[in-house]
Amino acid sequence: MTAPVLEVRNLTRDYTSSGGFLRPAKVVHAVKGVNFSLAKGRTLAVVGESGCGKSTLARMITLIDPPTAGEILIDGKPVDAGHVTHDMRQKVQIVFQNPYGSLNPRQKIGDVLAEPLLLNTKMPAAERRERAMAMLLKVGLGPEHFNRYPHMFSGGQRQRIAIARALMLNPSFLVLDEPVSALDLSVQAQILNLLKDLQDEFGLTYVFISHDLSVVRYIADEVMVMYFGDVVEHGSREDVFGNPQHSYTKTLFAATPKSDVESIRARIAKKAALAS
Ligand SMILES: Nc1ncnc2c1ncn2[C@@H]1O[C@H](COP(=O)(O)OP(=O)(O)OP(=O)(O)O)[C@@H](O)[C@H]1O
Repeated sequence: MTAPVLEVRNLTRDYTSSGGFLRPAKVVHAVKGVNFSLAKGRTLAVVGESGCGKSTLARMITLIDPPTAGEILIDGKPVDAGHVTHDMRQKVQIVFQNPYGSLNPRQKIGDVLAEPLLLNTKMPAAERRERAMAMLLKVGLGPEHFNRYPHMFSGGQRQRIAIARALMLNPSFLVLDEPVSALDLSVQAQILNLLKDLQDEFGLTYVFISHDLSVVRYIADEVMVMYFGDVVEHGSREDVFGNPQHSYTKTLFAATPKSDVESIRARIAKKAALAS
């Protein structure tokens, strides 16, 4: 049996604020003993209100922040949090809500895409260029975009560039941290559609962090609901949406009226169909 692409065991992260005069140090239990495993080609959505620990979880599984306790296994191999190897780091990529901040304004998009290959492989320049161009086309941009600068693109196009760059080194999985939250609904649909197409073509594995239930319902295979650092529910999309068990999940869903979810979902699906 193949190992899950990503497995976390008892993953925990505490933050300690330094105290002050008459103010004791305070510990925030941001993520409390989370367990899950994710098979290749699947999408796990992590949902919950602001402050529930989604970003902290994302930072741990992208190996940006070490856990306070617990274990992360990528492709069946345990990560040594105190000594994350270069190879291990390459296996995980993250796409943020607003990719503009991470794009060098003076770097042409072709170079943005080729850079991971330049930094991490001994590939000749001509091949790097060829791969960058191929990826540009895969994410729905054209050859004419290769020599343009980041400011010349729309928000949706920049998100395509961020996805393309994240895929240049064939990562084991992608963490998508609110990747469509800053986009218009029609553009959201195009990006979600693109993510689905890339997943089908390359067997990609996604951890999709979102507070938007309509988006989650559209993209996820599995849904994990977090509440104050705990996972209170984890199951298939059908089970979690169709028959939520935990009172918090029910409250969360009730806060977004079903008719809204359905109508937003229908609009996303329609736009996605038009965009394809
Ligand atoms: N660097 C930090 N130092 C101290 N506390 C932190 C730090 N980062 C996060 N926290 C706390 O940990 C808890 C979880 O925060 P986190 O950002 O992971 O939640 P979130 O669900 O991603 O929220 P949001 O959607 O608003 O980003 C919160 O109580 C937050 O205040």
